[in-house]
Amino acid sequence: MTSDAAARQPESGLAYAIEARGLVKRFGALAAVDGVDLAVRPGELFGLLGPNGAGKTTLVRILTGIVSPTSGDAFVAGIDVRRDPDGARRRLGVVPQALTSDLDLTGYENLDIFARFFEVPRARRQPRIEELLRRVGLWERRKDLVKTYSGGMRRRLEIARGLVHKPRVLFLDEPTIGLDPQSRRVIWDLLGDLRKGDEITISLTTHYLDEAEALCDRVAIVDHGKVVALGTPQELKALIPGSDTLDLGVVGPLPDGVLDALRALPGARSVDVPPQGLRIRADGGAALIPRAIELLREAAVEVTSASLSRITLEDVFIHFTGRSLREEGPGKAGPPRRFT
Ligand SMILES: Nc1ncnc2c1ncn2[C@@H]1O[C@H](COP(=O)(O)OP(=O)(O)OP(=O)(O)O)[C@@H](O)[C@H]1O
Repeated sequence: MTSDAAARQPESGLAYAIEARGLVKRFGALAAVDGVDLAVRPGELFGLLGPNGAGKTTLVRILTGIVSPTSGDAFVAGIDVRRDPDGARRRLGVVPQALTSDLDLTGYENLDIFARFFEVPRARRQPRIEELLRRVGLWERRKDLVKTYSGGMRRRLEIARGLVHKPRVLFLDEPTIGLDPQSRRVIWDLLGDLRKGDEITISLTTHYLDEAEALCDRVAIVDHGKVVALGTPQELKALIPGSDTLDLGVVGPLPDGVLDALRALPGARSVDVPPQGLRIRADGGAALIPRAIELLREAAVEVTSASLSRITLEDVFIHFTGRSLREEGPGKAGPPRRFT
């Protein structure tokens, strides 16, 4: 067996839970996915970020076997999605953006239907459903019709549904869209817990950069069908020069030469004098604070305040795509897309 084949060996000793190799999907002249390579390790929570129309949904549809790529290969849990779509589907769970649970059935019945569909053996069905409903905090509401659930409860039910057959990889599409902050937090905690309990890999498509930052081990920023940046949130931020901003409140006029001396400090990229105080853009701003204060003290300049703001993932996103995610908003034109 070649090392490549071993890397994709299903289940045992899996090197990657999700792997994309040179994936391309064309719709006529448009390359919605334009040469994507990804390798997601087992147990990772991997974020897919990108503006509307960037190609995220198409990429996830290829990875989950819903559409075939024009070229390239996709593997989930070591299974070639194109060659063995049924095998891949048994190992992956999908939580679509559109809420698709049956409103006229109870929460329990919704999970039971899926458990039967995925041929969970009869003896394991009830304990599995109970375990999941308890995990998502819906066991007490299991006998209630889903139409009486709140949006957050429905979303939690659908996460449980995506897990009913114990998938190795869970694909979540905008799981907190439209939820209030408290319900979002509940989903975040749930995703955090999932990772502790099961050896599950999670792919999360989101428009919320704070969500990506809080949850994801690594993030791929997708634009025009390509991965334009990939790394941990920290790594991505470190790619932007002058990523920290140090604002210093100072009293009195600045003596000659002080600005040049500040600019010469290690890590300093620029020094400006806004209407009040000083603004230093720097790499490694925390280390710069004591040095800058010391330099100013020696120049007899009194420092009254110091605050450090770090670059956010939003800044990184704008750097790589030239757009703000919020400008575009989380909403989509047209009806929500369904995976199922
Ligand atoms: N079935 C299709 N036929 C033709 N074009 C398509 C089809 N599906 C997607 N596209 C186009 O491919 C591009 C990528 O779309 P996709 O839905 O993958 O982007 P996205 O990043 O998921 O966007 P959003 O955040 O809005 O969901 C878009 O220009 C879209 O119009």
